Amino acid sequence: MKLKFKKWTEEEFFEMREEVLKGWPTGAEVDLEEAVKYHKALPESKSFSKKLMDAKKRGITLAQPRAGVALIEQHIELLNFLDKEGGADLLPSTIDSYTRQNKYENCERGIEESKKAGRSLLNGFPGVNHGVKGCREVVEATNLPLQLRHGTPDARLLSEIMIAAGFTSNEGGGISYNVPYAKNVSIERTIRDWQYVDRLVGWYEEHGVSINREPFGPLTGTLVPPSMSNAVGILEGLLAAEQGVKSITLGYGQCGNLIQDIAAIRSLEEQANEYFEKEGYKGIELTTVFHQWMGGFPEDEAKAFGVISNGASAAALAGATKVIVKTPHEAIGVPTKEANAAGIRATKMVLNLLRGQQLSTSPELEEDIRIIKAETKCILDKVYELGNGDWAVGIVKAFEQGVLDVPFAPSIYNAGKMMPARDNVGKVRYLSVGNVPFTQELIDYNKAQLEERGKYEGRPVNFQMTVDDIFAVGKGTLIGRPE
Ligand SMILES: CCC[C@H]1O[C@@H](n2cnc3c(N)ncnc32)[C@H](O)[C@@H]1O
Repeated sequence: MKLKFKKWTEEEFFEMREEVLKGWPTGAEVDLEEAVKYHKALPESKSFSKKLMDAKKRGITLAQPRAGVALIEQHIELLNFLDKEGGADLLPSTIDSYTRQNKYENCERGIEESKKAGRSLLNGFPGVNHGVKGCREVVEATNLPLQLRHGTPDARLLSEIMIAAGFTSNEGGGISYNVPYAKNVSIERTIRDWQYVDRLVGWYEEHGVSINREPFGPLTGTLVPPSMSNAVGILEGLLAAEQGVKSITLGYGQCGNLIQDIAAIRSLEEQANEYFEKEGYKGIELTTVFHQWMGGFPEDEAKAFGVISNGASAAALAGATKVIVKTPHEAIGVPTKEANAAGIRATKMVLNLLRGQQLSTSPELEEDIRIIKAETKCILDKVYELGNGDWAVGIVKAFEQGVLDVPFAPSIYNAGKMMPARDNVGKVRYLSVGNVPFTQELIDYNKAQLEERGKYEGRPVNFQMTVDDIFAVGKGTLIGRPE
């Protein structure tokens, strides 16, 4: 099928679907008509889209953890613990790494070994292997809306199974679950596979079931300049809207300077709406998600709670609809349920203290919004031009040429020419733009901010700043000052 930015016909979708459902025996459990009936029988309190829109209307920020273990019973216990002991507003099911690589045989072995060991030997929930029946046990034994969160370049079968089971939100996208997660999967392939996922959601929407889609905002979570992650988020929002998705949550990974982070969230929502309107999409319910710090964490748990709380306050002051919560075990690995719940409680405490407060505008905030929007526009205009008006084709060419370029991404399809670094107040700037098509004014603006830091630190503006910034938070500061 030739890549094009066009809604798939039902014939195109159902033709590919036959192959997709053969990927594992549990694919045979998916029956779309039955699934629609099942969703319609779920209480409204299980609808992700509804809870997000209510929060947006009330001006509150919801808290959602990440969480996933191998066996159904333990996964249910974990999720209910995060609900009852953590105060989570929304629940995840973080999917294991084997499933993300479509290695379902390995999952099968992992499930058996976890049963023998009496603990999870997978780093997440193997939704494909548990199938519609197993995932429904999770849906029916928990009380909050459920979302599958993963990092899967080919999530077609996983999405079919877990959405049919009653999950009402799905994270990911053809760029955001490829470039940061895979080494040699083509962009064209994952855009097409995620058009399938979005078309599946469009099919549910057309049959009266609202399923939320959340492109993965943070990307590599390593000094990604706000305009680069916003450009990717808006592109994945457009790809989803074209396939009939209505409930879209665009995300952003905290960078650390409060004003720039708030500007990023505000710009993301405003500019996404501009593009949705320009493309003629009606009835898009747009919300935003702020990811607490995605980089290296301090091992010391008290310091980790400082990072978590700082992220919670940035999310609240930005007016994000949702914040993704980190845990005090971030520096060591998959958290215990107690640590995970503690991260949520700390976050909820901050959200409650800041309820009703949002940072008012200021000349600095307006300037950051202007810069982020102008940079994002340069990138998106070029993507559109490269595709001759076809966003999907334009994305593929934009990566080939380094117009879209995500720092520190493993993908061989990512140019890796653009390099970021923090300026003297910790805002993430473009140290070198590579082939990102900025105006001279924007290039000079970034350079000037970085030169401020160079002068202050008495050192040249170069890649050493980037390296120092990567390790800074783990060592206890935001900016990697010279020793
Ligand atoms: C973008 C995903 C990275 C984040 O996703 C967390 N993460 C991964 N797997 C699990 C899991 N099974 N339970 C709780 N958190 C998990 C990591 O710690 C990291 O913060």
